[in-house]
Amino acid sequence: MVTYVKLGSLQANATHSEAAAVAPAERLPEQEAAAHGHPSTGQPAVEIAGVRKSFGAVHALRGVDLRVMPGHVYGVLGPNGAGKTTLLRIVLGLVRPDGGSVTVLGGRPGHPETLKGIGALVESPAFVPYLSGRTNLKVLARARGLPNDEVARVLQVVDLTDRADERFAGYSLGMGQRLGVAAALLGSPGLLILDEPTNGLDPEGVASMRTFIRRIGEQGTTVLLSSHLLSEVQQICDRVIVINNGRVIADDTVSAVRARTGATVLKIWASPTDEAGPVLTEILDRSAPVGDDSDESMSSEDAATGSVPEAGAGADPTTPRVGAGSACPVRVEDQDQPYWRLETTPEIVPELVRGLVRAGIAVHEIRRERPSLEDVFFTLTRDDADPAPVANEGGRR
Ligand SMILES: Nc1ncnc2c1ncn2[C@@H]1O[C@H](COP(=O)(O)OP(=O)(O)OP(=O)(O)O)[C@@H](O)[C@H]1O
Repeated sequence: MVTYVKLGSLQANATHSEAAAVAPAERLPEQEAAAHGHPSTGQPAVEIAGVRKSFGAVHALRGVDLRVMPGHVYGVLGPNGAGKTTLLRIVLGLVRPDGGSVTVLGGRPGHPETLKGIGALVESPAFVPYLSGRTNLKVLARARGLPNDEVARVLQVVDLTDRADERFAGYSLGMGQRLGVAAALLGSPGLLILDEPTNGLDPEGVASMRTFIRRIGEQGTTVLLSSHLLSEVQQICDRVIVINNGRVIADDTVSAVRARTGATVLKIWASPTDEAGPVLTEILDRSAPVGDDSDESMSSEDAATGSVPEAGAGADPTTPRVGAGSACPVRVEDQDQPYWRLETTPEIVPELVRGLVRAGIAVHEIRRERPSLEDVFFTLTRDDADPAPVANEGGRR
């Protein structure tokens, strides 16, 4: 897993520098603007161009281009080993890229001035166990010349005021994570980096984290949040960056990414339920993979009859395929009645209904839904082939 880096240690680095004593409140207007990613000018909070990073034979990042725009909450997604943490560590200045350029809040990553504008929580926070949450934060705030009011403010943001005077040793995992985010928020950073902030939290902890990360985003802070919980990202973030095999394969609004495959999720209630599955599979296998909603390969006659063009008939090879044949129906045990769930394109619905009816299966209900971020994530990462046969695992720190 990722190496733990805490805001306190990052800013402790900053306090050893010549400019360290400059607290955010004392920043010049231009420094203040830089710390917030120039929201007025629309300048990116983070700008990355052609960044590469290898660890021995492992290509962690293979040429990443990215513009993180201020005031958005970004979800950074990717399978294990995709390069998410390496990217975040490069932004924090903890890892030096082999090539390419990185600008963070208008400055160099890792530079003390740049770090003043960043709050970060990477893995579990470390605090002094026998001190209260409040005192832990006061120690950090004092080291940075911040007033005590600032401690009260961040405790409120993370809903920890009521428990702030208890010893950190008695905190639950969720409270500890919240205190970690509170520490990262000291000094109102323009950029907040959270690596797996909901890791290990129970549903209540996750929900609470979701509420205040949204709140932080609404207050104008740019947030970069990596998570394996795609449903959480869908609810918290307004933009998403998908990394796979060390490259960015999607960087867009959550809704645009969800629409990206042009796929539809179908839920089909039919009886006998068990017999419907093989029939659906057979129709999907027979059918050609089709493109998105704008697929022009369907003639008006096809559309009228609901038939799907033969394989390769006018299909655009660049269109991400959620192939009819590539999405197997999955039986879902619903409370009332089990149903079949599959991911395909809308054009195939009439063909599926006809096939089921022909096989003597009664179709009770079909629901069409937009694919979730999770559905799209699996499609994107599945369809994105590894560009080079280089081992992308092992040799971890
Ligand atoms: N310090 C290191 N030494 C050797 N290999 C490393 C090091 N850091 C990362 N890697 C490798 O680089 C690749 C990308 O790792 P990274 O931690 O960035 O992925 P990730 O997307 O954050 O994965 P996860 O979700 O599992 O944390 C992996 O193959 C990993 O083993």
